[in-house]
Amino acid sequence: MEETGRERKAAGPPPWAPTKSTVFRSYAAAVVGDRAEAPSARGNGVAARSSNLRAVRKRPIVARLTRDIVQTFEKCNPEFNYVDSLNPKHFLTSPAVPVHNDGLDNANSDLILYVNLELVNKKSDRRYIVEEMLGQGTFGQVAKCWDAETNSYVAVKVIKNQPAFYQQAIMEVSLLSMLNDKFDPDDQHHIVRMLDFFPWKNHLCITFEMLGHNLYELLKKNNLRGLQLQFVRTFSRQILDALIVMKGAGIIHCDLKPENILITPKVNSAAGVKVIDFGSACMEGKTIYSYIQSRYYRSPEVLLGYPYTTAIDMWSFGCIVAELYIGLPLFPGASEYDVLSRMIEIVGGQPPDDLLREAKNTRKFFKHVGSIYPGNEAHDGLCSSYRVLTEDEVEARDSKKPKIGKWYFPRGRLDRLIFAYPWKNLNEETEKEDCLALVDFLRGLVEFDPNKRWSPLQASYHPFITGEAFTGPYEPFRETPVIPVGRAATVDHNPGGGHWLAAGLSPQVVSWKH
Ligand SMILES: Nc1ncnc2c1ncn2[C@@H]1O[C@H](COP(=O)(O)OP(=O)(O)OP(=O)(O)O)[C@@H](O)[C@H]1O
Repeated sequence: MEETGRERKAAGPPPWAPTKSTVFRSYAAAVVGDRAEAPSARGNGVAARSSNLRAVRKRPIVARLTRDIVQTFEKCNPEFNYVDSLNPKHFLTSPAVPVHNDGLDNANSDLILYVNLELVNKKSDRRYIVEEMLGQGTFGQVAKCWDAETNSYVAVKVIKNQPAFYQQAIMEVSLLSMLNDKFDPDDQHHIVRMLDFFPWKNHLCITFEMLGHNLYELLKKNNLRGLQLQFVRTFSRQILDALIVMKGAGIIHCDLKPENILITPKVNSAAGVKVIDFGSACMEGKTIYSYIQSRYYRSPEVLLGYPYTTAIDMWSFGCIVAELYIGLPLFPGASEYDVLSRMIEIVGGQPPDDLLREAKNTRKFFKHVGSIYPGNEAHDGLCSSYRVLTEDEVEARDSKKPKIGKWYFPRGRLDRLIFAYPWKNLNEETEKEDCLALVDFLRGLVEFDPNKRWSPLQASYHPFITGEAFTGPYEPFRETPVIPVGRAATVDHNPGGGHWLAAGLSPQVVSWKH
């Protein structure tokens, strides 16, 4: 996985130019005066859905106007010979220079995608017609495709043609099928649906339901000013719902970030999100990689090289919730040292000594000083034997300055940040109470000690999520160790019920203590 957070996102799709089929279709669209069918600045409307002019299947008027158009041209001019493959290709992949795989792949082992390319599941003969690029990531490319069988759009992830990526993608397929089929068969828990997977020209292709923009794009649209609290609450509740199911299944997502949470098409005009990208996910207790999570969302235990659990997703989740509210990443460190320094400054305290004692990378960031350092004193009253290295100490050791990024908001603690953030005008008492609840909620998520960090189920009963009045610091019930079970699990006690219980799925056996 690359070192950067945002920086690894793909550039947008290349400019469009009309294909031969586009010209035909747009002509038809112009004739019927249907703007929806005409080419847009970004794409060529319905035209790109088919690679074959003989297969017109959309709106009846357009269908009638263009039906048999090729045959009509052939009748008019016996020399007219329409061949799909002669259409100029409109490449979506960048670079589009053929290098590997008999000229099908570029230098990065990405399949060179172009508009109207067909990706075919040979077993079922199901065809997906490429229309536009949705994203280029670490594992490959995601293209918006027309599913000729169901007459609907889908998102197809075309994995790079390299064994390591193939192996990891197989993991994504297996974990997501387990989550979809066993733990969320009725699609109620905000996890993307996988629809199909198949090999194509030495690339594994995975088909997903088509979703909307990701949360980072949503924040950008809002000029990075953050969302209204009601949306922060709704989205947080839904992501938590997904995390409860994942924890119940024993799955660690390992790359939770705003880019991997997508807006769902509106159902009954309600806003919704789903978690995507299980390409870095693994089973709890079977963790292989130590270099995981995108840097801004990386948990302290991963930074420090300590064994990790599903609690790392809760750290990332805390970072996402804060970002949704303030509009900017909470810990946008330019290096791991910068991220850790920001955590210490914003959250207060530092990782507990027993974690620092056992973690592999402690010496990268801390100096052992004996039991004198105030460390967590302000936080939990305990002194620490470890002090975080100063920038000068890191520079002296590494012979280069650690990379330190800009601060985009006033330096200080989390509560100050949430209350003093310039875009928000907190005038109503209820809003202030909501903010108090939000600060308290975040406190349990960006908790340095993974054993004290709230589980998704514990967090789901916080007043910020339930909407109950916030009366003081939340004390979560004590949770028994997770027993991964499927749909038929039981719950000892349900204090008021929760959205996930209402949905009929309780992936954990819990006991309660108030
Ligand atoms: N089901 C979907 N519907 C719509 N867009 C999608 C869908 N799945 C993925 N995308 C888009 O493609 C982008 C990349 O997808 P994904 O994160 O699964 O790929 P990746 O190669 O693992 O990327 P990364 O390296 O950023 O983790 C997403 O941020 C999103 O914008």
